[in-house]
Amino acid sequence: MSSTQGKTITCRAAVSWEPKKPLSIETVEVAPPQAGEVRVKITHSAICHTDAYTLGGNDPEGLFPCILGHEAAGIVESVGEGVTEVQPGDKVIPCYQAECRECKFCLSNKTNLCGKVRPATGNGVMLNDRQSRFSINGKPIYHFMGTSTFSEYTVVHAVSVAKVNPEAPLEKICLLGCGIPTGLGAVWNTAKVEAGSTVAVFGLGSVGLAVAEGAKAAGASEIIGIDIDVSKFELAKNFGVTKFINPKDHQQPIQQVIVDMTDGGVDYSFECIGNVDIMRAALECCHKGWGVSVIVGVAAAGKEISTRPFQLVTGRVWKGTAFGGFKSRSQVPDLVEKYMKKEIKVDEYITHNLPFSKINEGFELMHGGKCLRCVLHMDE
Ligand SMILES: NC(=O)c1ccc[n+]([C@@H]2O[C@H](COP(=O)([O-])OP(=O)(O)OC[C@H]3O[C@@H](n4cnc5c(N)ncnc54)[C@H](O)[C@@H]3O)[C@@H](O)[C@H]2O)c1
Ligand SMILES: N[C@@H](CCC(=O)N[C@@H](CSCO)C(=O)NCC(=O)O)C(=O)O
Ligand SMILES: [Zn+2]
Ligand SMILES: [Zn+2]
Repeated sequence: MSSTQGKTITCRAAVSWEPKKPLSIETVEVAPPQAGEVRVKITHSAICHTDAYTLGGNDPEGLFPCILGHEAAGIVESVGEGVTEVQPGDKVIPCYQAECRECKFCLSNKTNLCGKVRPATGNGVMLNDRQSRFSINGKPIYHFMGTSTFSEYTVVHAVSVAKVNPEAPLEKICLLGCGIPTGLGAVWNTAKVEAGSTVAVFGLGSVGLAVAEGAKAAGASEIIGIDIDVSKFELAKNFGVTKFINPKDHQQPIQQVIVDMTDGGVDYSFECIGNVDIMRAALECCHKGWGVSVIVGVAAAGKEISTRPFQLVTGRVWKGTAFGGFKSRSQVPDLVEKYMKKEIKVDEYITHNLPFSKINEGFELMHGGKCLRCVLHMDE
C-alpha cells in the first residue's frame, strides 16, 4: 500500500484558467479515487493538437478552469473501491475514449465509443458524484476528456485506463494515448484500406503521418500527402508518403488536381487537419462509385460540412473516426506490444522533449509547425 493511499495529494498541474491564455503551473489538490476510479502518477504527457483546440476556445465542450492533456502514460498510485483490473504500480495509458465492456456501444462490434462515463467526462467531472477531484484552495478545477494528464497526478475512471507491458518505456508509449492509434486505426479499422489502394492524406502532422504509416502497412499502392507546410514533405517519405502536393502550388481546387492525377480520384482519403473546406475537398477527391473519405480532424465550434448530395448519390462515402476505432482498454496494450516488436513507429513522431515546467513552450512549438509531438517529462 502506498503512503498516499486514501489521502489528498498535493502536486503540480498546468491549469488553463481561461481560453487563449498560457497555462499556469499551480499547486493543486488531487482527491483520492472513489469507487471505480484510479489515481495515476503521470510520468510523461505529450501535447496533441486537440489540447490547443480546446485551449483556443474552439471546443463546444471546453470548460474553464480546467487541466488539459490526454496523450500520456504513468503508474497507478492507488485505486478506489471495486477496482480489480489495475493495481498500484501498474504501468498504464489513460484513455479518453473509455471502454466499460457493458454498455450498448461496448457490446457492439460496430463502434469503439463507450457511453458509460461520457456524460460526466464531457462535463469535466467524475461519474460517481459529478464532482471534480482537482481543487485549488477549495475551488474545483474541471477535468478534461476524462484524462487531465497535464498534472503530476490525475484521477480517471477505471474504464478509462489501459494496463500495459511493464517493460514498455513510458516516455515513448505516452504517444499511444491518442495521435498514433487515431491515424493507424482510421486506416485499419474505419476505412479498412485494402492492398493496392490509392490514398490521399490531408495534413501531415502526427495524425496524418500515422495514417500514411497505416496505409503503407496495409499495402496501399500510392499515398499522396497534402500539406501547406513544405517542411513536412521530406519527413513524410519515412512514413510511406509517395507523392506530395502543396495546394499553394496549384490554381485549381485541390480535389480537381487529385482527380486529374489519379484517373478519377483516390480510393480512400483522410482529413487530418480539422478544416471543413478541406473535409469537402477530401470527399470530392475520392473516386466515383466507391471512394471513401474519413474525417479525422476536429473542427471548431459552429463549423459545418457541406457538399453536393450528388457526390454521395454517385457512390462516395463520408465517414468519421474517434481514436481510430480502437476499443481502448482492450487494444491499446496490443499497440504497445506492436511498438515493442518494432512493428509500428513511435520514437519517430517525437521531435521534442521538454520539462513539464516548460509546457507553454511546447504549445508554441506546436503552433510553429516544426514539431510533431513534444513529450513533457512531468518530474522536471
Ligand atoms: N478524431 C480523433 O480521434 C482525433 C484524434 C487526434 C487528433 N485529432 C485531430 O486531428 C487533427 C490533426 O492533429 P495533429 O496533432 O496531427 O495536428 P498538427 O497540427 O500536428 O497537424 C496538422 C497538419 O495540417 C497542416 N495543415 C493546416 N492547414 C492546412 C491546409 N489548409 N491544407 C493542408 N494542410 C494543412 C499543418 O501544416 C500540419 O502539418 C486535429 O484537428 C486534431 O484535433 C482527432
Ligand atoms: N468536444 C468536441 C469534439 C472533440 C472531439 O471530436 N474529440 C475526438 C478526440 S480528439 C483527440 O485528440 C473524439 O474522440 N471525439 C469523440 C468523443 O469525444 O466521444 C465537440 O464537442 O465538438
Ligand atoms: Zn489527441
Ligand atoms: Zn461502454
